[in-house]
Amino acid sequence: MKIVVPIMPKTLAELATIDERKFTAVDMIEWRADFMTFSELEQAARDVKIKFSKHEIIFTYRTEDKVETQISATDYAALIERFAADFDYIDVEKFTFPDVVLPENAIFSYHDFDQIPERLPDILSDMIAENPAVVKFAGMPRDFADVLRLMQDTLAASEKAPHQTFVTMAMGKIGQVTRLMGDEFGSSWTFATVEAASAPGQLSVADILTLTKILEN
Ligand SMILES: O=C1C[C@@](O)(C(=O)O)C[C@@H](O)[C@@H]1O
Repeated sequence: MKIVVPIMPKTLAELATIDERKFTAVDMIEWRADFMTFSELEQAARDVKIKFSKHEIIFTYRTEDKVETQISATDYAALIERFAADFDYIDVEKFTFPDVVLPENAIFSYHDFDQIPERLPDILSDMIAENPAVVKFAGMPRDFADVLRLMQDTLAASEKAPHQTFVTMAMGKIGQVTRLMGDEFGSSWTFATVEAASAPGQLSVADILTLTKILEN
């Protein structure tokens, strides 16, 4: 399981203060560009790539979780087109913006902040059908049965589509097991924290490393 750590700087100055030495044990950086103003994105993209030149980097502009970042379909498509080739992966909210053409390195990304939907198997199938580099789903479980269902549905999807990379997680405290046991149920990356969390239930990188080591033995 690869460890991905989100960074969420609000300004160029804040980006400059991030200490990249804290990220040595991390496989991938997710730059959450949605915390910054549009006018700073060009410069920030250059700075992020210099600062994390040794890491794979995901470009993410998240609109699903806050009203302030809900942008027009045209602006969103322009953003994806502008930044796709500059980063190793680019997060695309294809269900929200169905007209966006998925770049080769697209993470087809979908969040449900209320539930783990009953129709998750169909959702995963619809995502696989678009042939993205990565299928990513994050949902909010209401009980542990929901967490088990997410793991089971991911396992079934990964067995049906063995060449597809999946990243799935149940958010919140009861979902934390999904952030540790991805290898067992077909999820290839785990999102973890070095400083601030970008979603509820994320564990620290140090905890992930300790706990996955224990679980492996
Ligand atoms: O999609 C995801 C997963 C995530 O929501 C999580 O639950 O860890 C964190 C986000 O930063 C990332 O874009």
